[in-house]
Amino acid sequence: MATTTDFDTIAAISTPPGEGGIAIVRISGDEAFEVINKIFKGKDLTQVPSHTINYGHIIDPDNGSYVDEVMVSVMKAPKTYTKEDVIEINCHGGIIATNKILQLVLTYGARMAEPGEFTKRAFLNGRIDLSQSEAVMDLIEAKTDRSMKAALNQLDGNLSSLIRKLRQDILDVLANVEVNIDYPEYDDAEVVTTNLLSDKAKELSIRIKKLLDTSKQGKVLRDGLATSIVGRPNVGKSSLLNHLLHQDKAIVTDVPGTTRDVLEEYVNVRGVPLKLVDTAGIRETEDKVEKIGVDRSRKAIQSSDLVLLVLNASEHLTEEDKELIELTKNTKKIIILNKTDLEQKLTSEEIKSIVGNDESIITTSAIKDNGTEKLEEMIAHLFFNEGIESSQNDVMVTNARHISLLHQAKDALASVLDGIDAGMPVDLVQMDMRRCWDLLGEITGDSYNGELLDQLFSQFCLGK
Ligand SMILES: Nc1nc2c(c(=O)[nH]1)N(C=O)[C@@H](CNc1ccc(C(=O)N[C@@H](CCC(=O)O)C(=O)O)cc1)CN2
Ligand SMILES: Nc1nc2c(ncn2[C@@H]2O[C@H](COP(=O)(O)OP(=O)(O)OP(=O)(O)O)[C@@H](O)[C@H]2O)c(=O)[nH]1
Ligand SMILES: [Mg+2]
Repeated sequence: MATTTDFDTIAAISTPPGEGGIAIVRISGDEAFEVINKIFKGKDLTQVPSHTINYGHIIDPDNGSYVDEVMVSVMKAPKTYTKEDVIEINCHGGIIATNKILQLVLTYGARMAEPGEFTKRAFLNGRIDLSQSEAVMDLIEAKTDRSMKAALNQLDGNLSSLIRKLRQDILDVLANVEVNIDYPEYDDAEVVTTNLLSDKAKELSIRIKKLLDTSKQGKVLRDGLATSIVGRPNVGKSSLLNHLLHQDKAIVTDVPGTTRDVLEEYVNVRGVPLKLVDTAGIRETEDKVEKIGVDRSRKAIQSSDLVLLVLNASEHLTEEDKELIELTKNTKKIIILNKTDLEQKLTSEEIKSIVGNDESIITTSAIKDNGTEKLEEMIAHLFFNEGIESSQNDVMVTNARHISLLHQAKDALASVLDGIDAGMPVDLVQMDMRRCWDLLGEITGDSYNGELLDQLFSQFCLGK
């Protein structure tokens, strides 16, 4: 692994682009002090104590002119975000001044940071592991309080320590097996060894399964629950979306076919982050634009975790409604009988007789704002009745990469057991155990490759 001294000095604007009260230009690396000394007029920053903020001016050394009045935070290695020398220039949050300062920093010795590169250094320099780095990003992108808690928990290293413990246990058993092979105490060393491996494989498998059990809810917390609102034209889909958003985002008219495109919004429903998709009403149509929308709706259903199927209670069930019920047969859904303020021609009982008693059905009036509370409750209940409250402080697996690695690790353990059953030689069985160890190591980044790092960190914000 590269040491800190091999890294050049990087810089970026760490605050969002645009005008703001204050903006921060961040510098990290061996030459951070050299760079700032060339462009800062005030105290000698190499002489001030670490973790202080210092008043002064940024000047353009070319002509000595003032660029901005600033506060400069000084953080000396190794107790910093990157474990390198870190300088943060807090300047006035205008676009021109901020960019001018970044330009000066780049001219006088730093290079532009790549997205996520500060956090990548925190990882490469050993302050945090890979799953903690990923948690930094999750924290920034968190959509509800609960998502944030899950990310913070991961940033604290709680997932990491569970994974480390698993890996240590694997190493222990492998070491034990090694000893038994090299210095068999008994004649039946082979049996003792396979028993050891098989007991451990079973036990580890249970622990990994427990982690995976949290992943369904965990993934929803991190990525949002893909939810699409479907129904034939004019039943009130967009009205419902607006209610859930508590704002008028989608266009609502009495013209069937108003929504032409798919509209996507995040909404926090009692702690469940929904990625809500309003679709064009599904019906066969000759209109070209609308036809594309209809195809998209079909696709939306296929890629949804949850479908809100809206029906018009003031009309009898149509062929199109029946087709939609059929189309969403195997999807988790809530059937919404809307327009209950009008004279009712369609009842919950009638729907039940078609879809069965197990489906969730509610009645609403989007126009009178009746029933949205009930709907929110139902959505929260559907996904969090399995005890998320109690697991909140526990470890939760939220990340698709981690989930996939845990599945592979569990498969490796299954191979250990299969191998033993099939009477395979211990050294072959051992390899599967070792593979499990490697796979778990990819979660924490104890084993990683450059490609994975590039791919992960490139998704980060600039300046993070
Ligand atoms: N101005 C500013 N605000 C910020 C950050 C930052 O880098 N700069 N952070 C960046 O994302 C977050 C805070 N996270 C941080 C995490 C670790 C360390 C750090 O220096 N850790 C050292 C020393 C800790 C100590 O003094 O005890 C360490 O762990 O060794 C700093 C910030 C949010 N706010
Ligand atoms: N009476 C009554 N009218 C409603 C209700 N919900 C929606 N509407 C009206 O029905 C019409 C259609 O509503 P939209 O929300 O645009 O329906 P949509 O399903 O999005 O329609 P498309 O985008 O065309 O598929 C509008 O005039 C709404 O005001 C309701 O509960 N009761
Ligand atoms: Mg609409």
